[in-house]
Amino acid sequence: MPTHTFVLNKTNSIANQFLAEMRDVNIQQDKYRFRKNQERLGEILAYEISKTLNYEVTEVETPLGTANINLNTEQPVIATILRAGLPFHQGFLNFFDRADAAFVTACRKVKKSGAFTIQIDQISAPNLEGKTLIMCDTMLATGQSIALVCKEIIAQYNLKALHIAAVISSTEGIAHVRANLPKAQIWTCAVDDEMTSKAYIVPGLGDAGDLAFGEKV
Ligand SMILES: O=P(O)(O)OC[C@H]1O[C@H](OP(=O)(O)OP(=O)(O)O)[C@H](O)[C@@H]1O
Ligand SMILES: O=c1cc[nH]c(=O)[nH]1
Repeated sequence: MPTHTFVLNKTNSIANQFLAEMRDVNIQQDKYRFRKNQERLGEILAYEISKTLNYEVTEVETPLGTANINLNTEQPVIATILRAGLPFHQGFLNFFDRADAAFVTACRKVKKSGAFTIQIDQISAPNLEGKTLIMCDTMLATGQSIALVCKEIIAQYNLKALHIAAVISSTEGIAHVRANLPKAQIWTCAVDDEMTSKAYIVPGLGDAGDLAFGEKV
């Protein structure tokens, strides 16, 4: 199946307001609002991804009769890479309320030349065999972190499906994920075309981890 990319802001909705506030250099200084907006966008993408899962008609007894409702038969596992993606991840957990969660510790190791590699320190996950995995992270910049982490997971487990979710993606990051994870479906709120020489997305929103949790030393 070719990689599918869903871009939320191709359709106008209230989500544009949440994203605008995250990008706005003044409003984003309010850490609580910055995290809350990430969480709300996580909820909205969770809703969109939920449309791709399996459903079965189920009888629900009301006080007055029986309603036949199509209910989701599977709970995906929701993963994130520490630390920027934590509030976005919480948004997914708010909607997939019985889902298990996975956490990855990874960071960029920058060389003197400015080039960097990704170092994965830890993957804390439940058994992912046969599971649908939603890997969410705020920024899909070069795409190297998410691609490396997902490749490591795919080497260990036979996933049923893989969804990559990001608040803001770069065009380059999407291309990198498509090339390295051809079966993954990508879900993002916006796509920006440029990146700085340090691989920060432009216009992007700046440093997502620092804005949510304070400047990292
Ligand atoms: O697509 P890539 O080029 O791999 O970059 C994306 C990574 O950068 C951000 O983390 P950041 O480095 O800001 O770390 P932090 O979450 O610890 O602040 C983001 O949360 C991703 O994990
Ligand atoms: O634009 C970017 C890229 C990586 N990490 C961030 O926090 N922002």
